[in-house]
Order: sequence, then C-alpha cells, then structure tokens
Amino acid sequence: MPTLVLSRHGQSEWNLENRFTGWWDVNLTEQGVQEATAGGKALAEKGFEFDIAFTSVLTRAIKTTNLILEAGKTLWVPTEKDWRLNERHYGGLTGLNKAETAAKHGEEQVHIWRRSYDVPPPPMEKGSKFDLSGDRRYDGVKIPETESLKDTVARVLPYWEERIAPELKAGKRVLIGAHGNSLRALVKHLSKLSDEEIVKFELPTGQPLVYELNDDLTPKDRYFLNER
Ligand SMILES: O=C(O)[C@H](O)COP(=O)(O)O
Repeated sequence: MPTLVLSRHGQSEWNLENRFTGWWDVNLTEQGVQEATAGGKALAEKGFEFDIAFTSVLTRAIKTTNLILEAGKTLWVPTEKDWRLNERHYGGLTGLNKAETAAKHGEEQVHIWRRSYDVPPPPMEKGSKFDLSGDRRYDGVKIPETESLKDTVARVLPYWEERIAPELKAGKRVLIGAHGNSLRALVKHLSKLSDEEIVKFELPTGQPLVYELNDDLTPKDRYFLNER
C-alpha cells in the first residue's frame, strides 16, 4: 500500500511577520524549526519511513524536509528539489503585510486574492525588489508574474505525474515537504475536492498530512498525524 506524507514547512519569518511570501525565499523561525522537528519525531515514533523525498527550491521547505528526515535518522534519503513545488507566486503582493493590505484594499478583496480558486493577485511590477529574474535557481524557468491556485495546480500536477506518482506506483514511501498552496494542489487532485472545497482546506505549518493510497493512487485514508 503506497504511503505518502505531505508536510507544509514550519513557521517562516514572514509567516511570523504576516507578510505575503510566495516565491520569496525566507528562512524558518526557531518555532518553525521546532515544528518541523516535532513533525519528524512524531512520524518516526509512529513507524513512518521514507525511500524518497521531494521539496521545492525554497529554503523553508528544504529545511523542513531535512529536519523531518533528520528526526527519523534518515537524512541520507534521496531528495529532489523542484520549482514546481514552490508556493503559489504572490505577484505584486509579495512582501506586503497581510493586515495592512486588508486595511488598504478591504478584507473582502484580500480574501479573494488569498482564497479564490482562479483570481490571481495583481502582477509583480517590473524592477520590483522582489523580482526574481536573474535568480540562478530559475535558469530556464518562465517565472510567473502572479498565480492563482488554479495556475499553481497547472504546474504542480505535471510534476506529480512525471516524477512523484511513478515512485509511489513502484512501492516507494514518499515524503513531500512543500507549501500551503502547492500542497493544496495535490490534495485537490488526490481527494478530488471541488474548487470551492479546496480553498477552505487549511494546512497548518509543520503538521504532517498522511495519505494511505490504493495501488492506483486513489486515497484509502487521509489524516493529519496529530489527529490519530
Ligand atoms: O505565501 C504565503 O504568504 C503563505 O505561505 C501562504 O499564504 P496564504 O495563507 O495567503 O495562502
């Protein structure tokens, strides 16, 4: 029975500061390190082991994945990093404080930007200090100017089909350490959630979500580790 564990990264510096983050590369806070380690320890105590791990090209997710593996004394597990597991690109909102943006544009508008399925935030302005063109990790990648969750699903799913699903079908136990919205894309796909359902699905930082899958990768069971 293929097992898949998804974990959103632990608390990041900009989760703490309540700023829109997206593809901006911030570190974990001390609390974030503790959350990721606690998630990894809980997994190890319950007997979870991994054969392969996948993460994004962003520090907060890479470190979380490593901390989970380290807690299970399996830091050696092969880990693939790919931009397609990055957080949803937050466009022109990147770096702004979420509460200040709500005060300026209204709660309703900010809720639409954060939780509608197919309305993207305003695009990143050319020359903005958060512009990522020139960042070596994105060589050859067409960096989006902004993304809706629908756009995120459209780039996560081909990666799932191409790289992750074949490992599960081959019987590998898979860990994915990524982000709220790139993981929502996977949960939507696996659990067949509607556009309305997926935007209400919240993934707390550092809390492992377990999928027990049938051989055809349809879910048998899905649960947050701390709920069992
Ligand atoms: O990119 C961000 O700011 C967060 O990681 C996710 O933001 P959200 O809660 O607005 O989806």
